[in-house]
Amino acid sequence: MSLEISDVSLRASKRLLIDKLSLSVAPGEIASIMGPSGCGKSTLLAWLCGALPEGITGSGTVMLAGERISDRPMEQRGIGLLFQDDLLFPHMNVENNLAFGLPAGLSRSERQHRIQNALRAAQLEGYDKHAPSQLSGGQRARISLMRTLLAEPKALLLDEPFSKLDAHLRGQVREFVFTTIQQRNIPALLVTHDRQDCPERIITLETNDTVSVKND
Ligand SMILES: Nc1ncnc2c1ncn2[C@@H]1O[C@H](COP(=O)(O)OP(=O)(O)OP(=O)(O)O)[C@@H](O)[C@H]1O
Repeated sequence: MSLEISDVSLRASKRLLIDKLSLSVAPGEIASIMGPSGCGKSTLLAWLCGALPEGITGSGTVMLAGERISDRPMEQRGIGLLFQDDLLFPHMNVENNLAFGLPAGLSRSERQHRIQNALRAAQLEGYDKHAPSQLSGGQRARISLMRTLLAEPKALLLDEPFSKLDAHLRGQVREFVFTTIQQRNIPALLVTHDRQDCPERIITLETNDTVSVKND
């Protein structure tokens, strides 16, 4: 179930942000994307999900688990997202926040079963009825990841998911997220400014239209 990106070019008006980038991410691999502010990291993730903002154009092909997904609408791509803000609904308890990630059409007992499994995986059994405001930043980050994974994405895109956590939590959450991705065996692309976040391969985007792929 690998993620294969071929010949991606992205333009903002007349400016070329990314020029024919190709890369492949293996199942369970976390490839990091680094580069200066404004070079197009978040735009690349937006393009991969099929959610380019107005004013940006893109071309290229994305294959996920052997299927071409670049022509599909966003909700049919099978891609999960995690951001620096946890985006949990503050007025919903943890259980309902998790339920929001579930696919449609499951029986009540199957929904409960999956939610309990997610709580166990997040090491937060018994927190079903808590409000997000009653959780620590690290606990919220773990619930956010689980909510994303409950939709059973075939790939995960992470846009600076640890940047708002303090140093102590950051290491713990990072380890939790990386271990979970490896256990699920799905490919992941991680945008970050922090080299310490990068577990494996680093893809460096540069502003002068060049892209280099390094193995650190
Ligand atoms: N809707 C838009 N229309 C035109 N230009 C845009 C639009 N959205 C972003 N841009 C430009 O595209 C470029 C890339 O933005 P992007 O957010 O992808 O950069 P980034 O590498 O993620 O930066 P940072 O590290 O600061 O988050 C920037 O120069 C930005 O001004």
